[in-house]
Amino acid sequence: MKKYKAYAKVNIFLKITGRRNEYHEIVSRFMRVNDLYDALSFVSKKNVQAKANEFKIIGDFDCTTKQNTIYKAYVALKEATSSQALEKLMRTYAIAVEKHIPAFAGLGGGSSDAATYLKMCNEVLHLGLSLNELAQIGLHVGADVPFFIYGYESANVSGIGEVVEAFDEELLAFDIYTPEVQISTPQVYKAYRESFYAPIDGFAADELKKKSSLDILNELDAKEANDLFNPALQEYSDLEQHYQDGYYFSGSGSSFFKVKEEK
Ligand SMILES: C[C@](O)(CO)[C@H](O)COP(=O)(O)OP(=O)(O)OC[C@H]1O[C@@H](n2ccc(N)nc2=O)[C@H](O)[C@@H]1O
Ligand SMILES: Nc1ncnc2c1ncn2[C@@H]1O[C@H](COP(=O)(O)OP(=O)(O)OP(=O)(O)O)[C@@H](O)[C@H]1O
Repeated sequence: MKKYKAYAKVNIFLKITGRRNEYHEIVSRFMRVNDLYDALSFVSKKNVQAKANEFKIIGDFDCTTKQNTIYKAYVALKEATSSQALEKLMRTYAIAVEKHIPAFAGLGGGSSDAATYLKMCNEVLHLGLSLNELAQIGLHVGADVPFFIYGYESANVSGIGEVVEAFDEELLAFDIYTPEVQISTPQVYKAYRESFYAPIDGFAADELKKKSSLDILNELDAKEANDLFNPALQEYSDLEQHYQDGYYFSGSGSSFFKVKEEK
C-alpha cells in the first residue's frame, strides 16, 4: 500500500496580533522539516487484529483512538461530506502510522497526521474536495492543520491558522532538540494572555511577513522571534536548562531548532 508522508514543521517566528474568542490571532512563518515525518498508509483489516466496525489506528500513540487527531479528522470529514464510502473505507481498512515526530513538541505532529489522513481519503475516495475545503474541515481538528493541507515548504500563516500564504524561499535544514517536557498548548497561550499580552500591530506583522526565514533568524533572538517562549518558560521551569544559545523555540514548545551548519 502507498505510504504518505506527514511532515513536521517549525515556527521560524510566531507573533500574536490579537484575540478571537478562546483563541489568539497569530502571524507566523511555518517551515516544513523535510527530514522528519510520520508515514501513513491504509492496511486491510484482514491483515491486522481489528473488528469490522472499529475505527482502527495502528501505531505508537499515548492517547486513545477518540483523542487521536486522525480519528477527529475522520469525524470532521464524515460530518462535512456524509460520505458512505468513507465509512465503508474505514470498516475495511485500518490506518497505520509509523510515528517519528515526537508528541508535545511544537512540531505539529498530530496536526500533520490529521491533514495527511484527510488528503489520503480525498484521493482514494475521489471526493473531489479542494485544498481550501479540506483546510476548512481540518481547522476543526487543529489550528495547524490548514498549513499541512496546503503542503507548502514555507508559508506565512495568520488568523488562528486558517490563512496560509505560500512564501517563496529556499527550504532550510534544521537541527532539532526536543526536551522531555510535556507542554500543553492551551496552558502556554493562557499564560501569554494573562502575563505577557502585547500584540504587535499590522505594520510590524507585514514587515515580518516580507523577510526571508534566514534574515529573521539572523535579526531576532529566540524570545523576540516567538511570543510563546517567555510564557512557556514561566509555566515550565525545567525548560530553561534545555535552552542553548543560538537555538529557537518552535510553536508552544518544547522543541528548539537551529539551521543546520554546512559540513
Ligand atoms: C502553537 C501552534 O502550534 C503554532 O503553530 C498553534 O498556534 C497551535 O496549534 P494547535 O496545537 O493545532 O492548536 P489547537 O489544537 O487548535 O488549539 C489548542 C488550544 O490552544 C489555544 N490556541 C491555539 C491556537 C491559537 N491560534 N490560539 C490559541 O489560543 C486555544 O486555547 C486552543 O484551545
Ligand atoms: N496523531 C497524533 N499524533 C501524535 N499525538 C497525538 C495524535 N493525536 C492526538 N495526539 C495527542 O495530542 C497531544 C500532543 O500532540 P501533538 O503531537 O500534536 O503535539 P504538539 O506539540 O501539541 O503539536 P503542536 O505543534 O500542534 O503544538 C498528545 O496528548 C498526544 O497523545
